[in-house]
Amino acid sequence: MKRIRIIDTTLRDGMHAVSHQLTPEQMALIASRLDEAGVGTIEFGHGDGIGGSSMQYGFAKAADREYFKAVSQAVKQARLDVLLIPGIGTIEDLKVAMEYGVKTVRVATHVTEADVGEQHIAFAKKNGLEAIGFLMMSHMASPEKVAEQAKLFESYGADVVYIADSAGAMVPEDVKARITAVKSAVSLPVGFHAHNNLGLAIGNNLAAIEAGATILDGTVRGLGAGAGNAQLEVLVAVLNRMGYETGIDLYKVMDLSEDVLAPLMQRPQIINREALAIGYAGAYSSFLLHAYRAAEKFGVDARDILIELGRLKTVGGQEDLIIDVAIELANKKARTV
Ligand SMILES: CC[C@H](O)CC(=O)C(=O)O
Ligand SMILES: [Mn+2]
Repeated sequence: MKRIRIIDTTLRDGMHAVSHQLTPEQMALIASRLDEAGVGTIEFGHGDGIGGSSMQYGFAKAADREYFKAVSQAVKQARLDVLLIPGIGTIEDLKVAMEYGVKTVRVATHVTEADVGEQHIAFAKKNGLEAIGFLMMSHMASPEKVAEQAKLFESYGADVVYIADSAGAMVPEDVKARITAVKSAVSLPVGFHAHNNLGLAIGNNLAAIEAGATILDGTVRGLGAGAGNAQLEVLVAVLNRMGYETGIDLYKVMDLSEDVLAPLMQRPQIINREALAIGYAGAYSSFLLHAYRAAEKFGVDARDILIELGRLKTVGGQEDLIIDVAIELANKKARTV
Protein backbone atom coordinates (compact mmCIF):
# COMPACT_ATOMS: atom_id res chain seq x y z
CA MET A 1 0.00 0.00 0.00
CA LYS A 2 1.22 3.55 -0.77
CA ARG A 3 2.06 5.45 2.38
CA ILE A 4 1.55 9.17 3.10
CA ARG A 5 3.04 10.71 6.21
CA ILE A 6 0.75 13.18 7.92
CA ILE A 7 1.97 16.03 10.11
CA ASP A 8 -0.84 17.30 12.28
CA THR A 9 -0.61 21.02 13.00
CA THR A 10 -3.93 21.59 14.80
CA LEU A 11 -2.04 22.69 17.89
CA ARG A 12 0.18 25.17 16.00
CA ASP A 13 -1.60 26.55 12.89
CA GLY A 14 -4.90 26.07 14.75
CA MET A 15 -3.64 28.47 17.42
CA HIS A 16 -4.05 31.34 14.92
CA ALA A 17 -7.79 30.59 14.78
CA VAL A 18 -8.20 30.85 18.54
CA SER A 19 -5.92 33.87 19.01
CA HIS A 20 -3.28 31.52 20.52
CA GLN A 21 -5.54 30.94 23.54
CA LEU A 22 -5.57 27.15 23.94
CA THR A 23 -4.50 26.26 27.45
CA PRO A 24 -1.72 23.74 28.11
CA GLU A 25 -4.42 21.38 29.47
CA GLN A 26 -6.48 21.67 26.28
CA MET A 27 -3.37 21.08 24.18
CA ALA A 28 -2.48 18.05 26.27
CA LEU A 29 -5.96 16.57 25.82
CA ILE A 30 -5.97 17.12 22.04
CA ALA A 31 -2.40 15.83 21.72
CA SER A 32 -3.23 12.66 23.64
CA ARG A 33 -6.26 12.01 21.42
CA LEU A 34 -4.18 12.59 18.27
CA ASP A 35 -1.60 10.19 19.65
CA GLU A 36 -4.25 7.55 20.35
CA ALA A 37 -5.59 8.00 16.84
CA GLY A 38 -2.20 7.06 15.42
CA VAL A 39 -1.06 10.50 14.25
CA GLY A 40 2.69 10.10 13.83
CA THR A 41 3.88 13.71 14.08
CA ILE A 42 2.25 16.44 16.16
CA GLU A 43 3.28 20.08 15.75
CA PHE A 44 2.32 22.39 18.59
CA GLY A 45 2.93 25.80 20.14
CA HIS A 46 2.19 29.40 19.28
CA GLY A 47 0.77 29.92 15.77
CA ASP A 48 3.89 31.83 14.75
CA GLY A 49 6.12 29.13 16.16
CA ILE A 50 8.36 29.00 19.19
CA GLY A 51 9.08 32.45 20.61
CA GLY A 52 5.96 33.78 18.82
CA SER A 53 4.11 34.94 21.93
CA SER A 54 4.51 38.72 21.74
CA MET A 55 2.75 42.03 21.20
CA GLN A 56 3.42 41.79 17.45
CA TYR A 57 2.00 38.30 16.91
CA GLY A 58 -0.35 38.02 19.88
CA PHE A 59 0.33 36.75 23.37
CA ALA A 60 -0.42 33.07 23.90
CA LYS A 61 -2.41 31.83 26.87
CA ALA A 62 0.73 30.25 28.33
CA ALA A 63 4.50 30.28 27.93
CA ASP A 64 6.20 27.94 25.42
CA ARG A 65 7.67 25.93 28.27
CA GLU A 66 4.20 25.22 29.75
CA TYR A 67 2.96 23.91 26.41
CA PHE A 68 6.11 21.80 25.99
CA LYS A 69 5.63 20.28 29.44
CA ALA A 70 1.91 19.55 29.06
CA VAL A 71 2.12 18.05 25.57
CA SER A 72 5.26 16.01 26.20
CA GLN A 73 3.62 14.40 29.23
CA ALA A 74 0.46 13.62 27.28
CA VAL A 75 1.97 11.94 24.24
CA LYS A 76 3.25 8.36 24.26
CA GLN A 77 4.05 7.48 20.64
CA ALA A 78 3.94 10.51 18.37
CA ARG A 79 6.97 12.50 17.35
CA LEU A 80 6.76 16.07 18.66
CA ASP A 81 7.46 18.90 16.28
CA VAL A 82 7.83 22.68 16.60
CA LEU A 83 7.88 25.42 13.99
CA LEU A 84 10.73 27.92 14.15
CA ILE A 85 10.72 31.12 12.13
CA PRO A 86 14.28 32.47 12.36
CA GLY A 87 14.11 35.89 13.97
CA ILE A 88 10.88 35.14 15.82
CA GLY A 89 12.24 31.96 17.42
CA THR A 90 15.87 31.34 18.24
CA ILE A 91 18.16 28.38 18.71
CA GLU A 92 17.88 29.02 22.47
CA ASP A 93 14.09 28.51 22.20
CA LEU A 94 14.72 25.30 20.28
CA LYS A 95 17.04 24.03 23.01
CA VAL A 96 14.19 24.40 25.52
CA ALA A 97 11.86 22.45 23.21
CA MET A 98 14.49 19.71 22.98
CA GLU A 99 14.57 19.39 26.78
CA TYR A 100 10.94 18.28 26.51
CA GLY A 101 11.57 15.67 23.84
CA VAL A 102 10.82 17.61 20.65
CA LYS A 103 12.36 15.61 17.80
CA THR A 104 11.41 17.57 14.67
CA VAL A 105 11.81 21.23 13.81
CA ARG A 106 10.29 22.92 10.80
CA VAL A 107 12.47 25.89 9.98
CA ALA A 108 10.09 28.26 8.22
CA THR A 109 11.31 31.07 6.00
CA HIS A 110 9.76 33.27 3.36
CA VAL A 111 9.91 31.40 0.04
CA THR A 112 12.83 33.48 -1.26
CA GLU A 113 14.82 33.48 2.00
CA ALA A 114 15.82 29.91 2.80
CA ASP A 115 19.31 31.21 3.60
CA VAL A 116 18.13 32.72 6.90
CA GLY A 117 17.47 29.15 8.09
CA GLU A 118 20.95 27.77 7.47
CA GLN A 119 22.26 27.87 11.05
CA HIS A 120 18.98 26.56 12.46
CA ILE A 121 18.98 23.53 10.15
CA ALA A 122 22.66 22.91 10.87
CA PHE A 123 22.03 23.11 14.63
CA ALA A 124 19.08 20.73 14.39
CA LYS A 125 21.07 18.16 12.44
CA LYS A 126 24.06 18.40 14.74
CA ASN A 127 21.75 17.70 17.67
CA GLY A 128 19.95 14.71 16.20
CA LEU A 129 16.67 16.39 15.26
CA GLU A 130 14.74 15.88 12.07
CA ALA A 131 15.03 19.18 10.19
CA ILE A 132 12.38 20.28 7.75
CA GLY A 133 12.85 23.36 5.55
CA PHE A 134 9.45 25.03 5.20
CA LEU A 135 9.02 27.57 2.40
CA MET A 136 6.20 29.96 3.29
CA MET A 137 4.08 31.95 0.81
CA SER A 138 5.22 29.70 -2.04
CA HIS A 139 2.66 31.19 -4.44
CA MET A 140 4.82 34.36 -4.52
CA ALA A 141 7.73 32.69 -6.31
CA SER A 142 8.03 30.86 -9.62
CA PRO A 143 8.49 27.07 -9.57
CA GLU A 144 12.15 27.57 -10.55
CA LYS A 145 12.74 29.94 -7.65
CA VAL A 146 11.00 27.59 -5.20
CA ALA A 147 13.21 24.74 -6.46
CA GLU A 148 16.34 26.87 -6.04
CA GLN A 149 15.38 27.64 -2.43
CA ALA A 150 14.57 23.98 -1.73
CA LYS A 151 18.06 23.12 -2.97
CA LEU A 152 19.51 25.56 -0.46
CA PHE A 153 17.65 23.79 2.35
CA GLU A 154 19.00 20.48 1.06
CA SER A 155 22.55 21.87 1.02
CA TYR A 156 22.18 22.94 4.70
CA GLY A 157 21.31 19.32 5.63
CA ALA A 158 17.50 19.39 5.76
CA ASP A 159 15.78 15.99 5.78
CA VAL A 160 12.60 17.21 4.08
CA VAL A 161 11.47 20.31 2.20
CA TYR A 162 7.97 21.68 2.44
CA ILE A 163 6.03 23.91 0.11
CA ALA A 164 3.55 26.00 2.09
CA ASP A 165 0.58 27.67 0.46
CA SER A 166 0.38 30.10 3.37
CA ALA A 167 -2.15 32.35 1.65
CA GLY A 168 -4.33 29.51 0.36
CA ALA A 169 -3.93 31.23 -2.99
CA MET A 170 -2.75 28.36 -5.16
CA VAL A 171 -4.84 26.34 -7.57
CA PRO A 172 -3.90 22.71 -8.29
CA GLU A 173 -1.73 23.53 -11.30
CA ASP A 174 0.31 25.99 -9.18
CA VAL A 175 0.88 23.27 -6.62
CA LYS A 176 1.84 20.68 -9.21
CA ALA A 177 4.28 23.03 -10.92
CA ARG A 178 6.09 23.84 -7.68
CA ILE A 179 6.21 20.29 -6.33
CA THR A 180 7.37 18.95 -9.71
CA ALA A 181 10.15 21.55 -9.89
CA VAL A 182 11.26 20.82 -6.33
CA LYS A 183 11.14 17.04 -6.88
CA SER A 184 13.45 17.33 -9.83
CA ALA A 185 15.86 19.65 -7.98
CA VAL A 186 16.33 17.77 -4.69
CA SER A 187 16.55 14.17 -3.57
CA LEU A 188 14.59 14.73 -0.36
CA PRO A 189 11.00 13.84 0.50
CA VAL A 190 8.72 16.77 -0.31
CA GLY A 191 5.80 17.93 1.83
CA PHE A 192 2.86 20.25 1.23
CA HIS A 193 0.97 22.56 3.62
CA ALA A 194 -2.39 23.87 2.42
CA HIS A 195 -4.82 26.61 3.45
CA ASN A 196 -8.44 26.42 2.44
CA ASN A 197 -9.18 30.06 1.53
CA LEU A 198 -10.17 29.12 -2.03
CA GLY A 199 -11.79 25.85 -0.93
CA LEU A 200 -8.92 23.87 -2.44
CA ALA A 201 -7.02 22.50 0.54
CA ILE A 202 -7.94 18.85 -0.05
CA GLY A 203 -7.78 19.15 -3.85
CA ASN A 204 -4.39 20.83 -3.66
CA ASN A 205 -3.14 18.02 -1.43
CA LEU A 206 -4.17 15.54 -4.08
CA ALA A 207 -2.37 17.60 -6.72
CA ALA A 208 0.70 17.60 -4.46
CA ILE A 209 0.63 13.80 -4.18
CA GLU A 210 0.22 13.46 -7.92
CA ALA A 211 3.35 15.57 -8.38
CA GLY A 212 5.32 13.45 -5.91
CA ALA A 213 4.73 14.85 -2.41
CA THR A 214 4.70 12.15 0.28
CA ILE A 215 4.08 14.27 3.39
CA LEU A 216 0.94 16.34 3.98
CA ASP A 217 -0.31 18.62 6.74
CA GLY A 218 -3.75 18.39 8.26
CA THR A 219 -5.60 19.93 11.18
CA VAL A 220 -8.58 18.53 13.03
CA ARG A 221 -11.77 20.25 11.88
CA GLY A 222 -9.51 22.29 9.58
CA LEU A 223 -8.60 24.56 12.50
CA GLY A 224 -6.02 27.04 11.24
CA ALA A 225 -5.26 30.52 9.98
CA GLY A 226 -7.61 32.09 7.42
CA ALA A 227 -10.18 29.49 6.32
CA GLY A 228 -8.01 26.89 8.00
CA ASN A 229 -5.94 24.00 6.71
CA ALA A 230 -6.74 20.66 5.10
CA GLN A 231 -9.26 19.09 7.46
CA LEU A 232 -7.45 16.07 8.89
CA GLU A 233 -10.43 13.73 9.14
CA VAL A 234 -11.48 14.54 5.57
CA LEU A 235 -7.93 14.10 4.32
CA VAL A 236 -7.66 10.70 6.01
CA ALA A 237 -11.02 9.59 4.58
CA VAL A 238 -10.08 10.71 1.05
CA LEU A 239 -6.64 9.12 1.23
CA ASN A 240 -8.18 5.86 2.50
CA ARG A 241 -10.60 5.89 -0.42
CA MET A 242 -7.68 6.38 -2.79
CA GLY A 243 -5.75 3.44 -1.34
CA TYR A 244 -3.16 5.38 0.68
CA GLU A 245 -2.13 4.30 4.16
CA THR A 246 -1.75 7.03 6.82
CA GLY A 247 -1.73 4.96 9.99
CA ILE A 248 -4.53 7.17 11.37
CA ASP A 249 -7.78 5.79 12.77
CA LEU A 250 -10.55 7.66 10.94
CA TYR A 251 -13.25 7.26 13.60
CA LYS A 252 -10.91 8.44 16.34
CA VAL A 253 -10.07 11.69 14.52
CA MET A 254 -13.73 12.19 13.62
CA ASP A 255 -14.64 11.87 17.31
CA LEU A 256 -11.84 14.20 18.35
CA SER A 257 -13.14 16.76 15.88
CA GLU A 258 -16.76 16.53 16.98
CA ASP A 259 -16.40 16.00 20.72
CA VAL A 260 -13.31 18.03 21.63
CA LEU A 261 -12.47 20.57 18.92
CA ALA A 262 -15.95 21.82 18.05
CA PRO A 263 -16.77 23.04 21.59
CA LEU A 264 -13.42 24.85 21.84
CA MET A 265 -13.66 26.84 18.65
CA GLN A 266 -14.25 30.60 18.80
CA ARG A 267 -15.97 30.60 15.38
CA PRO A 268 -16.80 28.00 12.75
CA GLN A 269 -13.90 27.27 10.43
CA ILE A 270 -15.56 28.42 7.22
CA ILE A 271 -14.60 30.28 4.09
CA ASN A 272 -16.23 33.59 4.98
CA ARG A 273 -15.81 36.71 2.85
CA GLU A 274 -12.60 37.80 4.57
CA ALA A 275 -10.93 34.38 4.32
CA LEU A 276 -11.89 34.23 0.66
CA ALA A 277 -10.39 37.71 0.18
CA ILE A 278 -7.11 36.39 1.61
CA GLY A 279 -6.94 33.53 -0.89
CA TYR A 280 -8.03 35.78 -3.72
CA ALA A 281 -5.45 38.46 -2.90
CA GLY A 282 -2.64 36.12 -1.87
CA ALA A 283 -2.31 37.64 1.60
CA TYR A 284 -1.02 35.86 4.68
CA SER A 285 -3.68 33.61 6.25
CA SER A 286 -2.54 34.50 9.74
CA PHE A 287 -3.38 38.16 9.06
CA LEU A 288 -7.11 37.38 9.32
CA LEU A 289 -7.78 38.07 13.00
CA HIS A 290 -5.36 41.03 13.02
CA ALA A 291 -7.31 42.49 10.07
CA TYR A 292 -10.65 42.04 11.90
CA ARG A 293 -9.32 43.96 14.87
CA ALA A 294 -7.85 46.76 12.74
CA ALA A 295 -11.04 47.01 10.66
CA GLU A 296 -13.16 47.41 13.76
CA LYS A 297 -10.83 49.94 15.34
CA PHE A 298 -10.54 52.16 12.26
CA GLY A 299 -14.01 51.65 10.78
CA VAL A 300 -12.96 50.09 7.49
CA ASP A 301 -13.79 46.87 5.64
CA ALA A 302 -11.44 44.00 6.62
CA ARG A 303 -11.54 42.78 3.02
CA ASP A 304 -10.07 46.07 1.81
CA ILE A 305 -7.23 45.72 4.30
CA LEU A 306 -6.49 42.17 3.20
CA ILE A 307 -6.68 42.95 -0.52
CA GLU A 308 -4.29 45.86 -0.02
CA LEU A 309 -1.92 43.66 1.99
CA GLY A 310 -1.92 41.20 -0.91
CA ARG A 311 -1.30 44.00 -3.41
CA LEU A 312 1.63 45.25 -1.33
CA LYS A 313 3.05 41.70 -1.35
CA THR A 314 3.39 41.74 2.42
CA VAL A 315 4.88 38.67 4.05
CA GLY A 316 4.82 37.02 7.48
CA GLY A 317 6.34 39.27 10.12
CA GLN A 318 4.78 42.42 8.70
CA GLU A 319 1.77 42.35 11.03
CA ASP A 320 2.48 45.95 12.04
CA LEU A 321 1.64 47.04 8.47
CA ILE A 322 -1.96 45.87 9.00
CA ILE A 323 -2.56 48.89 11.24
CA ASP A 324 -0.82 51.23 8.75
CA VAL A 325 -3.01 49.96 5.93
CA ALA A 326 -6.17 50.32 8.03
CA ILE A 327 -5.25 53.90 8.96
CA GLU A 328 -4.50 54.72 5.33
CA LEU A 329 -7.88 53.31 4.24
CA ALA A 330 -9.69 55.19 7.02
CA ASN A 331 -8.00 58.46 5.97
CA LYS A 332 -8.96 57.83 2.35
CA LYS A 333 -12.54 57.16 3.42
CA ALA A 334 -12.62 60.38 5.47
CA ARG A 335 -11.35 62.38 2.47
CA THR A 336 -14.11 61.05 0.21
CA VAL A 337 -17.09 61.82 2.51
C1 LIG B 1 3.06 32.73 10.69
C2 LIG B 1 3.61 31.35 10.50
C3 LIG B 1 2.72 30.58 9.59
O1 LIG B 1 1.49 30.35 10.24
C4 LIG B 1 3.37 29.30 9.13
C5 LIG B 1 2.41 28.60 8.28
O2 LIG B 1 1.68 27.72 8.74
C6 LIG B 1 2.21 29.03 6.90
O3 LIG B 1 3.06 29.74 6.35
O4 LIG B 1 1.16 28.68 6.35
MN1 LIG C 1 -0.21 27.64 7.73
